[in-house]
Order: sequence, then C-alpha cells, then structure tokens
Amino acid sequence: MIEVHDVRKAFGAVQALGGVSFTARDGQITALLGPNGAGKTTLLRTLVGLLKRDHGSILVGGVDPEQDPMAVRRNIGFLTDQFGLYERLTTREYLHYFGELNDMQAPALRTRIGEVAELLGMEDILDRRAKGFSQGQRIKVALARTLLHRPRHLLLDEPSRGLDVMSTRALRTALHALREDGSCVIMATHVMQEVTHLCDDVIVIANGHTVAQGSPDELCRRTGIANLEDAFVSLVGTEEGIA
Ligand SMILES: Nc1ncnc2c1ncn2[C@@H]1O[C@H](COP(=O)(O)OP(=O)(O)OP(=O)(O)O)[C@@H](O)[C@H]1O
Repeated sequence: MIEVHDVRKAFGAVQALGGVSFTARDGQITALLGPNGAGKTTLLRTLVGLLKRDHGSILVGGVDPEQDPMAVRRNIGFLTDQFGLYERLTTREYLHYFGELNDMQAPALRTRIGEVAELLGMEDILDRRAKGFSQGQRIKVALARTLLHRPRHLLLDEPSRGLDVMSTRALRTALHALREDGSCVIMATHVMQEVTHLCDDVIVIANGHTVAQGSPDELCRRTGIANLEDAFVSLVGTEEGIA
C-alpha cells in the first residue's frame, strides 16, 4: 500500500505539488490522471525517494522513502520516461546486470528473465543488443527490468507510450497478473481507454493538487457525467492532456 498525505514540492518558484493526498491499495491498479504539467512525474519521483519532498508524509509498504530509501527501493519498481538502456548489451545481459544489482542469485535470475520475457512477449529480443531497438522494444526492456525483482509496488510513468496493439495487450496481461499477485500498481497515463479497461481506482491531480479519487464509475457518478473522459475534463476544468 502507498499512503500519501499533503505532499508538496517546489522547484524554485514553480509549485509542482501543492498538496497531494491519496491511498493506493494492494491488489489494485491505480491510475494517476492529470493534464500536462499537473505534477504526475514529480509525484512518482518523490514516492521513490529520487526527489525530497518539502512537506507532508509518504509511506510505501509502511516505510518512508526518506527514512529508509534502500528498503523502499527493494520493494518498488519504477518505470520512468528515461529508459537508460545500454546499447552494447543484449537484453539478457542487461537484465542479468540489474538482477545482480538487486541481489538476485544466478539460477533464480535466469528463470525470472525467462518469465518476464514471456510475460511481455519479448523473447525475440532477448539476445539482441539494444542498439537500434524501436521505442516499443526499449520500453519492454525497461519494463522487464522494473518487474524483474518482483517488487510489491510498481510505479509506471506512461507505460504504454510507443507500444503497438500486441505489446499493449501484453502489458495489460502483465498488469492483470501483477494485480492478481497482490501488487500495488500506480500508473500515470493520458489514455482514458486504458484507465477504463484496466484501472480499479483513479487519482486525478491538477496544478499539483489531488482533485478526486475513486473508481472510474464513482468519478462518473460524482460528476453526473457518463463518460470518463468528460468526467475528467469536468474535474480538472481543462481539455489539456487527453489522449
Ligand atoms: N526539475 C525541475 N525543475 C523545474 N521545474 C520542474 C522540474 N520538474 C518538473 N518541473 C515543473 O513541475 C511541474 C510538474 O511537472 P511534472 O513533470 O511533474 O508534470 P506531469 O504531470 O508529469 O506532466 P506531463 O503529463 O506533461 O508529463 C511542471 O510545471 C514542470 O515544468
């Protein structure tokens, strides 16, 4: 579970987060919805402990990332918009390297690499070097790295961007499996269809503030609007950032 209370973060004069509060539960996929510049990436980076908050509290599985960053990192997988692949390594070598960094032992690591490759439908690129990989192939490798150490908490920053239909379906299947396993998944996205089909809960943020939290149905009911995209526009008061 991830519990966030009144988190604020400024970059100089820019108040990126002005008061964000929510709870993301285990066994659920929680969407993080907000217009461009709303503070989604800043929030995710703060949850992992890559950014220091100015105010408020954060607990990831009961642990404050600022108090015990290593404990939180062992328990969290973060897919950022910077994939950080090593062009000269094959996917298998790359995953092996990150598995070892996470203290995974060789036999278990080999098996796990096979599992994530199957889960994400990426067996064809396991023994290719990353140089020349397409956007979709890059995101799959980054996602495989994120899932490798079976983190209890997963933070995904727009995971489906650049993925083709088959890869999007593979991602959806992977996320369903993680939910079944009891993982706590937070996914920032602009794709309303993805939210409707995949997410149990939605956090809406605008201008660095939480403006609503609830299931897609609850948000529609609360706004009196049948369609989630229109309900979102009504909640944030702008049409910016919708795909
Ligand atoms: N390192 C930084 N220095 C200065 N301002 C920053 C920095 N990082 C983020 N910001 C600002 O904080 C605000 C929130 O940005 P953030 O990237 O968190 O938004 P977002 O919701 O992820 O947007 P998008 O949907 O466009 O990716 C923006 O005004 C952004 O310009």
